[in-house]
Amino acid sequence: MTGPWAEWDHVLKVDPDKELHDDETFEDVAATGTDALEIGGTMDVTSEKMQRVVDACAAHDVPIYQEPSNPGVVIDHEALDGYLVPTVLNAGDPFWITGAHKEWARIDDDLDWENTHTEAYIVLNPDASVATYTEADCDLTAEEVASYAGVAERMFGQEIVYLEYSGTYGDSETVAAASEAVDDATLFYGGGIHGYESANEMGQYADTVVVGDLLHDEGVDAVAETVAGAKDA
Ligand SMILES: CC(C)=CCC/C(C)=C/CC/C(C)=C/CC/C(C)=C/COP(=O)(O)OP(=O)(O)O
Ligand SMILES: O=P(O)(O)OC[C@@H](O)CO
Ligand SMILES: [Mg+2]
Repeated sequence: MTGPWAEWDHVLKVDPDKELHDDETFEDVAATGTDALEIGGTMDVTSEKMQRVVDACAAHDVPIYQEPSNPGVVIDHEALDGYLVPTVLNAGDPFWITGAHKEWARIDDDLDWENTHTEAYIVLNPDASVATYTEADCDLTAEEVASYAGVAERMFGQEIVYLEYSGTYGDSETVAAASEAVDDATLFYGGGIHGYESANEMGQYADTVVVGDLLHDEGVDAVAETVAGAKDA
């Protein structure tokens, strides 16, 4: 099975705990040309904030996926195309590998399995809140990251492998090594993308470039530059 992400060059991650830049709207967000919106963040996300953002995105013609950081923020919304649920391969606490997922399956008796997909995260910026939250071991060589990526695809059947440098620009040699290690899986790269050049560079190795903070900090014109960079790669 191959999902729609196989066609994505660019994903825009909207943090429900952060405001859009200036007076920008979700119509402006949709007009950036991104291939999909992922709604999620690590800290201070609630189901109410999730609901508000999905409501605001619903009228626009871009696929919308929720990326929950814990089972308590998952919402059911007709505008959602599905759920992209992280599993953190290098988490220090197994709760973030399979434990939260087990709890979700236990408490949700109407889980939408058909539209639920996993993202095999490898968290690589030790200063990001996601690294602290999951107690991730970020002290990995490029070879180890590539090995995790291969294991994700070959042993655990993961369709999305996500190199997560949230908040900082990553090491392109590491991304290149991970890219070599996967065959059919879609490689996501996220972290510190801030313009055409950085999106274009990481887009040479990753299948899909994820942009987050730039939307909230600089706005849609800057994001549109990253869409161009990812698409030209
Ligand atoms: C089983 C369910 C439904 C949920 C658990 C899913 C897991 C394992 C989550 C752990 C990893 C995680 C917190 C992912 C959230 C997505 C993410 C990394 C967002 C970016 O966060 P940051 O940019 O680091 O955080 P802030 O911007 O909020 O500081
Ligand atoms: O916020 P940035 O650094 O762009 O990172 C994007 C995304 O990978 C965060 O989960
Ligand atoms: Mg962030």
